[in-house]
Amino acid sequence: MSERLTDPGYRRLSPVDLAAAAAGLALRGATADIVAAVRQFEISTPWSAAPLGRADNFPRAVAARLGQDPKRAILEVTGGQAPQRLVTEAAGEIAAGRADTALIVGAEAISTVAHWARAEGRPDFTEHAGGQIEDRGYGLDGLAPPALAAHGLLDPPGQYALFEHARRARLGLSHGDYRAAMGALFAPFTRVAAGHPHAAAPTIRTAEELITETPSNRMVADPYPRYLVSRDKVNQGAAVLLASVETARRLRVPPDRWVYLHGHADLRERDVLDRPDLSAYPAAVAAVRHALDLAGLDLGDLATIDLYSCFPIAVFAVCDGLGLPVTDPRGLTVTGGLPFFGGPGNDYALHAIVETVRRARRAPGTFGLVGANGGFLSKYSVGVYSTVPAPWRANGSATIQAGLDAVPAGPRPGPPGVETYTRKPGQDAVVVARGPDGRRFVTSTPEEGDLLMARFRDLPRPPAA
Ligand SMILES: CC(=O)SCCNC(=O)CCNC(=O)[C@H](O)C(C)(C)COP(=O)(O)OP(=O)(O)OC[C@H]1O[C@@H](n2cnc3c(N)ncnc32)[C@H](O)[C@@H]1OP(=O)(O)O
Repeated sequence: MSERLTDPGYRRLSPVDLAAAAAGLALRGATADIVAAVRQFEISTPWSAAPLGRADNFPRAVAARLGQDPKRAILEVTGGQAPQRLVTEAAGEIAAGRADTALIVGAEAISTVAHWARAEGRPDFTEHAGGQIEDRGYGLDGLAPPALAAHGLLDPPGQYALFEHARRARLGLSHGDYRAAMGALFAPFTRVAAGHPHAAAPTIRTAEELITETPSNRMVADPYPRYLVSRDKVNQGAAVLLASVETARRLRVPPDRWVYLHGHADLRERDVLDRPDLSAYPAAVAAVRHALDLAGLDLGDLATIDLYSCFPIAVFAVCDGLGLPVTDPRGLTVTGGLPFFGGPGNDYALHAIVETVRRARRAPGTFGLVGANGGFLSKYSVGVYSTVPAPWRANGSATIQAGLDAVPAGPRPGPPGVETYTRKPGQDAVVVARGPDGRRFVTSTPEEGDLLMARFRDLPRPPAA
């Protein structure tokens, strides 16, 4: 479900409206034992605000619209991994016989809220549903490093920009060549978005257009102009219904609509400043590998792939680790990705799952993979979907996580110098550097990008702390 401000018949739908509309289509009269919801951005941090008001119990508010009173209502922690994590958890609950059906829902109306926040005659989205809720909290532990906070760099564009320049340094690319690579990665995404009925920005753009600064493609955080950044001004909702085979049969869901979860994994990366390599995402790579192993597949067996794409590095880092060419002819998105389809808060991957399921139904017997990223390349959840029947198999994420956590924290040993940096317009650059003692530190400098670049190549000493 989606609506744009410019749509004829625009209705100012709230997140509950959007989620309920999507959930109604998924349920088609079925009853959900569990309703598990993805958290809206407006309740994702202690400092978030909901200027139009909000539901006090989002999953139950959605259920109530559909005349349902589920046994369990869940509100998941913050993060873009949430949709896939919830699908995997719910599938396990059903396999264990603790539920017959589970509905996963999510929606954002960030565009509508931003538009009406200070306008006359604004709608009131306050809603009292009450009742039981398993609110899992923000789940933000480790996501706000004080050293970055001290330099005002807690926002996603700023932190992802650091990862991007770290990758540029690793590859030894000039600013221009790296920008060109980001444009080349995302230009095909714009073509997919242009063909998706729910895309927020369905405009085909060339690589050159994506990276050329213009008034509408203004610099957000070097190296990102706006077109390379997740687009949060969207109104989008999605829902996924899970059921056991017996229940699907009882509900008379036609068997050609049954799609099974073949592989899955949920892994977590170290806190940002403890990572050996700021350009890499080993937890995501391990999650994709493990989900494929569980499904008994190789990358080459997949018909569709959707890698979370809030910023280019989220795709690059997974492709780098897997050895998957970014030019893979299957494409790396089924929706158009977060800057073009839209980045509805924590909810994007639910849309990717819906589209993957649709494509699996259209091509029975094929397999599709969804990779869902949360935080600052912090949490990755993967699902592999197909119409081919598969038994439930628990994953081995805990064992793999222990292996990832055993890698020593902190930067790889190396000479002192700049590891990465970013700069927001009109501000000093924020620099992450390795000191003479091998420790990582964060500092700010008014120096220009070219001078910082020189530090990548010739690193006489770190900038003054
Ligand atoms: C794990 C993760 O997912 S991390 C990612 C988390 N997500 C984020 O951090 C979101 C990052 N993105 C953003 O913060 C914002 O998109 C920004 C800052 C990059 C740009 O936002 P803005 O400054 O509002 O951009 P701008 O005003 O240019 O508007 C962008 C587009 O939205 C439209 N728009 C702006 N305001 C509104 C509004 N209230 N309602 C509807 N559309 C709007 C504009 O018309 C423009 O559309 P166009 O592309 O067709 O020209």
